[in-house]
Amino acid sequence: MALRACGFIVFRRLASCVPPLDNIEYLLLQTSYGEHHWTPPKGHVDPGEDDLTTALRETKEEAGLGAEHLQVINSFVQELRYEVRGKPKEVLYWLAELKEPGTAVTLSDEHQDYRWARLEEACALARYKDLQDTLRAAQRHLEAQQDKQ
Ligand SMILES: Nc1nc2c(ncn2[C@@H]2O[C@H](COP(=O)(O)OP(=O)(O)OP(=O)(O)OP(=O)(O)OC[C@H]3O[C@@H](n4cnc5c(=O)[nH]c(N)nc54)[C@H](O)[C@@H]3O)[C@@H](O)[C@H]2O)c(=O)[nH]1
Repeated sequence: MALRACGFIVFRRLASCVPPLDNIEYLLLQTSYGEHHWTPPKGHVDPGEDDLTTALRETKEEAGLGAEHLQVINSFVQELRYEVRGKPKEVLYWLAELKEPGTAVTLSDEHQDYRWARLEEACALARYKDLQDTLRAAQRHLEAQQDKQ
């Protein structure tokens, strides 16, 4: 059975930037172990835990951001599948907006740094094509939502 992890692509909108879609920044965390890779907050599903609960728990543990800080975008979820040390892994990412853009991020011992990054910088940090595609899909989703308004 595949290892399963869940998390949130957390984004914030900065009020002062134009054009409007250039004001979106994504939160990426850098691990303090291994290759020091960058991903959105996420982690392994505990036995008996449902996926969304895992995503919320890990985002709280790894970034200090709880459900009270986040507006979950219900219409977006992406599944990534890749191998870790020869074993299949599935990662589900939901999308959530940080309600107050100035809210502080608090890291756990698992991470050594974080960045709020616009799409292209976020894709450069997230070296994996599947994660880059997911970030681009999130941006497209937000653009489509904005076009409807
Ligand atoms: N000392 C040490 N300890 C580790 C290590 N490893 C884990 N720990 C411990 O585990 C705990 C974490 O527990 P959780 O927070 O619950 O789990 P996750 O959040 O799921 O975190 P992981 O790091 O396990 O899993 P990934 O992020 O998935 O990285 C695994 C590998 O997959 C590649 N990779 C990453 N992202 C993508 C992607 O989007 N696309 C593609 N294609 N590939 C990707 C990349 O090559 C990477 O090396 C830590 O506290 C440590 O105790 C390690 O190497 N050394």
